[in-house]
Amino acid sequence: MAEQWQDVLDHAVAVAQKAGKVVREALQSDRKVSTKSSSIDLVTQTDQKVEQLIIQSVKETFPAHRFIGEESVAAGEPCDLTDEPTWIIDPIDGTTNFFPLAFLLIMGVVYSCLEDKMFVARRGKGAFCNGKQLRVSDQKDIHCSIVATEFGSNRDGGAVEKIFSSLRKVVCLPVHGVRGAGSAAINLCLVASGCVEAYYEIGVHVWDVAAGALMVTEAGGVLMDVEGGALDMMSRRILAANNRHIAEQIVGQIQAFTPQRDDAPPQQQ
Ligand SMILES: O=P(O)(O)O[C@H]1[C@H](O)[C@@H](O)[C@H](O)[C@@H](O)[C@@H]1O
Ligand SMILES: [Mg+2]
Ligand SMILES: [Mg+2]
Repeated sequence: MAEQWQDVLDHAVAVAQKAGKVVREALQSDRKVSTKSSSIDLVTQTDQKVEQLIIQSVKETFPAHRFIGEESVAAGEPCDLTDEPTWIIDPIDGTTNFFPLAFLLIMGVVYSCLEDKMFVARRGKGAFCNGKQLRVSDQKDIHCSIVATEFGSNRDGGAVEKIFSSLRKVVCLPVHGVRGAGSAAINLCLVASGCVEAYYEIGVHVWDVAAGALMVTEAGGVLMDVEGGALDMMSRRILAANNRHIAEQIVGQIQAFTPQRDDAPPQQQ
């Protein structure tokens, strides 16, 4: 008998490849950009087209499955994570070339379609890039560590102050360097691959991080809240690191704030 959930993972990888082709083609033509929550929260027709492509394809094969999709939530669909089999989809994450998918947080797929790198993780079974097993860095010294982060799309003055202040403190620990791939999913894959020691961000959404977070734990890394407690996937805050020691030193530098949760009830007009 086929292993449980293997058909779901196979489907996720196949649909990621199909979506990657659409994104690559769109990069030659699609320049129609609209805004969502703010002037720097952008969406293109390709984001919407790719999300629909994935949802349609999954529905045909697994009609009972549910979805949390970035563009569907932006259009008013609920962001409810229940015990039902649920796909968490970010059709395009960051600079129009990354593509994360998570299924009920027991498997994750991130397809970096321009590089043709397919990252796949399954709970308890490891994380892989194009079939090669991933392992986090074994660095234990924060001063020799590279930390990834992003400014996000929040331009509220108080939040921006805290983001800069945290970054300044992290840089001055000192760390070896700071990076940002422009994509939460890829930053998490960089932690899982051992290319950076840690990644933190406040303001991300569950669809930005669900797939990459599993990549990190399956590669031997740790996840926590930016203030050091357990990670809450709906809280829009994440810290991932190669080990707890590195993570805790970063926690000490972060001036946290609390964005509206992904699963908050819709705001009254
Ligand atoms: O490109 P999207 O899917 O919107 O996700 C990015 C998010 O918009 C940014 O605010 C974050 O800084 C990135 O880490 C996300 O990947
Ligand atoms: Mg995203
Ligand atoms: Mg997106």
